[in-house]
Amino acid sequence: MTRDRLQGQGVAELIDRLEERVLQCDAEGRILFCSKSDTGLLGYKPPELAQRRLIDLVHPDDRTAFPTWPGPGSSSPRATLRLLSVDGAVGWCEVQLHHLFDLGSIAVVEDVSLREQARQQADEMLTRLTKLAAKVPGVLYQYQQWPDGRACFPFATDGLFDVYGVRPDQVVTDATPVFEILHPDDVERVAERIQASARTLTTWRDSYRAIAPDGRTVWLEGESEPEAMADGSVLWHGYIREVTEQKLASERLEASEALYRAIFHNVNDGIILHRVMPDGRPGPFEEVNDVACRILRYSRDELTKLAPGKIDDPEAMLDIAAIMQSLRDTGHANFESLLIAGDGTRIECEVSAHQFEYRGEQRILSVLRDIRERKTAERELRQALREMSEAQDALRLHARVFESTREGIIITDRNNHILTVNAAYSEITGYSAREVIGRNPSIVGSGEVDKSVYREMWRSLDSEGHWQGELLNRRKDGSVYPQWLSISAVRGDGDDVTHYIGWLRDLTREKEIERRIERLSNLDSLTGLPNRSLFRDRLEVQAATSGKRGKPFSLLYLDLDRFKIVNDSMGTESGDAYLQKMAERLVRLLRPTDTVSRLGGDEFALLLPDTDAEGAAHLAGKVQAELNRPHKIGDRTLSLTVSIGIAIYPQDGKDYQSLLTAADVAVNRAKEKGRNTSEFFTVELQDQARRTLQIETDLRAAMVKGELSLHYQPKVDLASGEIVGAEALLRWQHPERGAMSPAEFIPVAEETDLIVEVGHWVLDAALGQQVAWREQALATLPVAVNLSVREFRQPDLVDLIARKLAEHRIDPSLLELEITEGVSLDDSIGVVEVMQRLRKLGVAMAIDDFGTGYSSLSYLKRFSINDLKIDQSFVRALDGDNQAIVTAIVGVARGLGFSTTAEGIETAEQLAFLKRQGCKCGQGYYFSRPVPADEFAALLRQPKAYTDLISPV
Ligand SMILES: Nc1nc2c(ncn2[C@@H]2O[C@@H]3COP(=O)(O)O[C@H]4[C@@H](O)[C@H](n5cnc6c(=O)[nH]c(N)nc65)O[C@@H]4COP(=O)(O)O[C@H]3[C@H]2O)c(=O)[nH]1
Repeated sequence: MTRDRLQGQGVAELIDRLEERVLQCDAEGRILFCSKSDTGLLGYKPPELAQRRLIDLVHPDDRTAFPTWPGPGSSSPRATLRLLSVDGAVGWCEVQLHHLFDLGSIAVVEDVSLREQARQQADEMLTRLTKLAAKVPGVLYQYQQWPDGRACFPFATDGLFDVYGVRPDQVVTDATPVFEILHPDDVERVAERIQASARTLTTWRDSYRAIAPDGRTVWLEGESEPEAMADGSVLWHGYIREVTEQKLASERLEASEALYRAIFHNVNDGIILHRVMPDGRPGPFEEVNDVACRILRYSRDELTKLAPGKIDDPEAMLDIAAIMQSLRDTGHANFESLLIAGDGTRIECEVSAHQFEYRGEQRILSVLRDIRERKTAERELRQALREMSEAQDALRLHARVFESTREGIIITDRNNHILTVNAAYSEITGYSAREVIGRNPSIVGSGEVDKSVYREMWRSLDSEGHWQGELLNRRKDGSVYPQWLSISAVRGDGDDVTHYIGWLRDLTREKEIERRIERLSNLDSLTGLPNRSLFRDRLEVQAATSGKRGKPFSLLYLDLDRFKIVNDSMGTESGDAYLQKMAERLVRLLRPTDTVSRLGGDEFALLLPDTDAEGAAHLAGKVQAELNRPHKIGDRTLSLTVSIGIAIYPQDGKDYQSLLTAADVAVNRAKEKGRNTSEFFTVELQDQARRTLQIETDLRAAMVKGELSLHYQPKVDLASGEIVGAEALLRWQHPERGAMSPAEFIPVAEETDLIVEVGHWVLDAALGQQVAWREQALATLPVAVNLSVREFRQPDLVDLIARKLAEHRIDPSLLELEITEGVSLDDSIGVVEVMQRLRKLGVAMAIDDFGTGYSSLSYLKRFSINDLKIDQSFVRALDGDNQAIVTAIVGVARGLGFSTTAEGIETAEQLAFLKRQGCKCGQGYYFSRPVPADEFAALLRQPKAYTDLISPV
């Protein structure tokens, strides 16, 4: 036995002491000897092991790992194998095979079950840890760094690949691949930190960027504990993980926080965060934003020391309980409040409060909005709305007025484009609003209005902002109509014209009515010509126009000569027809722009625009020629002449009154000059007219002042030379002008009622003188008194005469009234009847100036007269014709039973002729001029004074 050999050499005991089992095997590996004979191997007693191959004791799964038996003198590597124990259990053993020359093959088997178990446990642990580590996000590692700069990762979990894209085995000896992928901006810092950690042996902690294999920049975060190693190196144990998401999340969070902070402080609204107190009341402010500070005018520090109750204005009378209740129930409450700011200002705020739980406590986030501007705006808006509503009411009213007014309204823009028109406008013009909007108002122009009118219109609109006047416009149907237009310029804030508003009224109907009224009131009913009043208007309009244009115009005053004869001889109807005919002729003769007017009676007036003296004279000639043409009335043909007075504007007068007076003065002059002529008004005529006026004035005074007196001219019986009567002739001793002839002032007095007063004075004077003569016991002779037309026309003439005679107690037969032939021809006053009544009274009547009028004999016959007084014009120039006339008058008078008195006898020849003709009486200078009463009394005292003058004849 080998054991024996081992023992024999004293080795066996030594072997037995070894912990390991020493087995001697034969060349086939069969066990020959086993140490530890008491315990054996794996529960096998040494004898049980004999002849067993060692490999057969190896767990079948490990047999391949069983080393090959070595050659002489060599050893196999150690192999750790599982061996099967006698009871089938597995035990771990470390097996090394040797070949010890003489001893042959020796196997040293060490029971490493415990160790292996421990190792296995450690491996399992490691496996578990590795698995766990694999589960841990990131990488667990060991990093070792030597002072000479070498570095490696002795250990790293597979996560290294995930983190750096580098496998652990790539960096076991050199850490460079890991550092190569660090972000260039961070690599230096990372290295510095590692160095610092190495120096101080303090925990390395860092976060940094790396470039991932896919090119992404990733954030890594690591922490590891350094450990100084015996060889001078430092070994770190730690982890690294990717925190890109977290980093980004944190960045996002930071950004979001910054954003929210910015929003918190920069929102337009104030934000206040505060607690809810345990008793349910709002607690002090915890956080406020800048806007809240601005609104409430407190600093952040001041505000965060306050609570809501400190800034609420009690006047707002907030129902805090209700607000808190709403917050509790619904989580929010919106209300308006009045807050007192730090500087005492009252601030109207809108508050939107939200209640929420934060970290176990109820908090309120109140959002305040300063609504003062809004409130002011609201108030203003309300006011504006009110005003707008009122304005709308007004507008509606205006619109109603606009549409319902009967006046056309047209509104244009500043460029005179029509913006709108009302219904009345359409009705008047015939154009619908659609047809005229955008167009110029001139579309209704008739073209019949002088351009100067429009020029004046725009001038007035520009300077005064208003114009009104009459225009002729044209309707859509082409008809032209008169329209009254009133335009106002509307100015905007900048004083520029923004619109024009025109009100227009159709004057068609008014014009018609006007024309009718005018016809009635302004036209002469007989001839249809403008009457005096219209003539006056036209003249004044003409004066205004001519005044502006500096042009003359003429006024012709026409008086038909002796028209009375037509009336008297043919009746008023014929007279009217004659006047109508004359009117027609005048109208035909004149231009349409001229005006022919009948002023009354047989007086016409012509207004000739733009006509100077030359034109007026020319026209006067045409008028005379035209009116002189014979005109047939009934079976008679008449031809009357006309006297014309001409006045020229402006030299003869500038208004109606002065021009008409001038023309009147001129026509009187024409008549004085013998009629059938025209006369211009002259300064002399004017002077004469003035004189006339002066006479009139002075004559009134003269009666009062005793400047009047009567002279008496004896009336002589041509047969006997006796004074048979006297003619009272008025004398006026004017204080400045001396003795004035009645021929001068009587006609003036006749133009007015002054002659009536004068007549009264004369009657009183003449009758009074008779009384005086009577009292002087002089012969009582009839006195003849002249009566003018007006005096004769007095309605109470007969009563007046009777009264005067009675007053003076004069016998009516002692009064003779002389009326001119003209008076006797005026039948309108009932001459015959008045004469009869006077005759009945006992007063004698004489016709003065006989022969100058147109008395028809049949007419004369009806008169109750005593005497015909032959006009002195026939006596003065006793040529053949006049002798014949005188003879005829005397003959007629005799035939009709009247006596005759010749006036103006100045010579014995005249006297002789008259006597021969049988003229009864005579007056004249031949016998005596009219003399004062006392001189006449002297004549009465010499009854034979004229006998001598008579007898030689
Ligand atoms: N050349 C000339 N003239 C003679 C002669 N004899 C008399 N006369 C004038 O002839 C006029 C006669 O009066 P008459 O024809 O009635 O005309 C009168 C009469 O119409 C009017 N008149 C005079 N007195 C009165 C009056 O009291 N009442 C009215 N109504 N008229 C009066 O005034 C006229 C003028 O009166 P007188 O100037 O007094 O002028 C008087 C008288 O002075 C003569 O031989 N030769």
